[in-house]
Amino acid sequence: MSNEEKVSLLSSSSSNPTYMNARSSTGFNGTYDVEKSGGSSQEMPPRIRRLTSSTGETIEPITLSWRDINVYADTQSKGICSKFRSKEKPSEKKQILKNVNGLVRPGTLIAIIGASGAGKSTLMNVLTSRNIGKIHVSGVVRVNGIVTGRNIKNISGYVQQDDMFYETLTVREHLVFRALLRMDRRISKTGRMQRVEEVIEELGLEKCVNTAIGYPGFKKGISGGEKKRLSFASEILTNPPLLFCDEATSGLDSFMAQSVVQTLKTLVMNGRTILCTIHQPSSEVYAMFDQLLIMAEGRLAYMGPTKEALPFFNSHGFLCPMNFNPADYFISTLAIVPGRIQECKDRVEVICDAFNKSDRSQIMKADEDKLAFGHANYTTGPLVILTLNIVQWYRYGASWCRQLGTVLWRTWITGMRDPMVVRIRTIQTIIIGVMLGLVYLQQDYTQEGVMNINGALFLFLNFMTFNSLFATINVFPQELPVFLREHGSGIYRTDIYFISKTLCDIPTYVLLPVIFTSITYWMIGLYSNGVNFMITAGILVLVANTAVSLGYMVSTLASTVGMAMALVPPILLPLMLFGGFFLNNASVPDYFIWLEYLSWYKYANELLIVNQWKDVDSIVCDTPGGAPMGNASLPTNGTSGTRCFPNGNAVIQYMNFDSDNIYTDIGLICALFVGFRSLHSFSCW
Ligand SMILES: Nc1ncnc2c1ncn2[C@@H]1O[C@H](COP(=O)(O)OP(=O)(O)OP(=O)(O)O)[C@@H](O)[C@H]1O
Repeated sequence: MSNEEKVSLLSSSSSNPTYMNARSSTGFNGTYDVEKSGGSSQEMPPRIRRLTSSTGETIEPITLSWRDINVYADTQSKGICSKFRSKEKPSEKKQILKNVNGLVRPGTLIAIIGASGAGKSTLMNVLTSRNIGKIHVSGVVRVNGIVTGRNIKNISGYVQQDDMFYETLTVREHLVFRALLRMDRRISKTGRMQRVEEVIEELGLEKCVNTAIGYPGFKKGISGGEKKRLSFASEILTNPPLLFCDEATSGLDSFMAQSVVQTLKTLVMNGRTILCTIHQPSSEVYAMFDQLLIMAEGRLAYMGPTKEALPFFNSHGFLCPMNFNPADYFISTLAIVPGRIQECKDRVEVICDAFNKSDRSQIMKADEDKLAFGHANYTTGPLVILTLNIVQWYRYGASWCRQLGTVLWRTWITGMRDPMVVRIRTIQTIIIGVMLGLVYLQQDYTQEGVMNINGALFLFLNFMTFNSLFATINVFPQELPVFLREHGSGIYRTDIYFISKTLCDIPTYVLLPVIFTSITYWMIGLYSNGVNFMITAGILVLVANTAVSLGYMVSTLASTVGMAMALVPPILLPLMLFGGFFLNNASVPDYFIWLEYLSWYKYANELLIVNQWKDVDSIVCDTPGGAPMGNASLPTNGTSGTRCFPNGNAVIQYMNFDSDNIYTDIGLICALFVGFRSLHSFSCW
């Protein structure tokens, strides 16, 4: 971003009425009532009783509290041997969070700071109920006094540290996609589009609204700050009253960081509750936070108004030097320095114990008890959502059909925006087709021709398989993180993603086999009949799509492209071997028969051979002095006495194929196509 852009952004953030007046903010341009909270000596922002969004939804502001959060992690990695090992030596548990309490009122922007390894991300994960699969958590998280579990996802947004987008989409397209899938089902399409425009304005994204998001180093797109604001925009489309941000300013320069926090400040003014982990905030950014939560060694070192943090540290003998950034001071005071570990740990103990005993901590706990007492009978479940009067009843914001339509739209346009890949693959198919056509140019129906044609048909299968499989093998490791995040956020179902991918792949994997067959079929001089040509093209389409399915399955099983590549040869080789070309079907050992059934090579080879030879009435026997391929089972040619294929049926029989199997073969290839796709979908579930 240029300096002028930065300046204009800053000035827009101060001159834009959105930034200045919460009432005029587009997200909540209805009404809200404000009353001063009372009954507690905790310094609190104005408590907002009720918010009405422009879409007419009533949203109750959120007070988030958590009590006695303890988190443990196994220090031993779990492996195959862990069961045996654990009998001798029970797995040790490392305590990551120790009795952490907290309470955040609506309309508060709170920064979570601390040295590296202090437990900030772990606390965030516990509060958001995300990524907690491998840790043991005890304690309760409450929303407006009600114990909540995974339901917190339905009422909160989570802006994660690393932004993940489809880089070819524009800012507006990305937001439209999210609006169509995430917003409440009862909101009309017009309402959703209106909300998109509101959010664009609210987050100052007007300037880049039609710019592709891009990917650093590959495709130039919007700036880092704009990307971060786009992440916020994606999350606030649904007007969540609670927003979590992990490392909101990481990777941004101080100007951009300030601009992003200013944006958060605006959102808070609208009554939201925002928790934000932050690394090394500048003094200006630090001062913008209403409250501060300082973590140290998994404990709470301070939680309260930002401006009272320094006096608290001062009162316990920790004086921040003049002109020192307070955040830097807190972090360095609470950091564990190698070589002075015990001394640092003792200091952390002193500060954390002092805060635990402080009036502020006691009042916070009392406030939390008061809130919890009012809802003592409520536990986690849909009730939480009902009580909060937040209208998200469904696991997914959109119906199955809307999910399919929207994901299909995005998959299609992202594919179309990358025409280079399609172009290269088409040119590659034409070149290989012409090369094969020239190598096998105009084969005659002779004994040599039989061998050449059968070889060419098997090469067709190989080319279709390799071309399709390697084109898809890298797709999933690349898309997996975005898919997991979007699916995890309840944007769309797993099957929707795969159906969309399958449907969008169809044109490519129909067109390429048809182009390939159109070139090679006539150049080689295969059985000269339009119907047989179309059958060959159809078989290759089936093979290409089955290989794509296997490619997707392998790419799902592998976590990296390299691993996927390494898995392909051992999977493909047996399938190829039992295809009936390298090894006669009658020679397959009994213990490998099952592999033969998994080989689309076998079915497709049988189909291609039968299609090619079944109507060939005579093959010239021109091999002097012996049987072609040395096979004594072939009939003898009357005139020369040599053993030859007299007609196409002899070729079919010689290869142990059967023309009665064609429907079974087609059915089995289709079954493999569906089977691989299903396994692929299940492995992602
Ligand atoms: N699943 C886990 N298994 C073992 N240890 C873990 C696990 N998760 C976190 N930890 C440990 O807990 C401590 C706190 O980790 P956490 O990621 O919460 O720190 P953080 O404050 O976010 O650090 P940073 O600022 O560097 O991201 C670290 O020592 C980390 O190694």
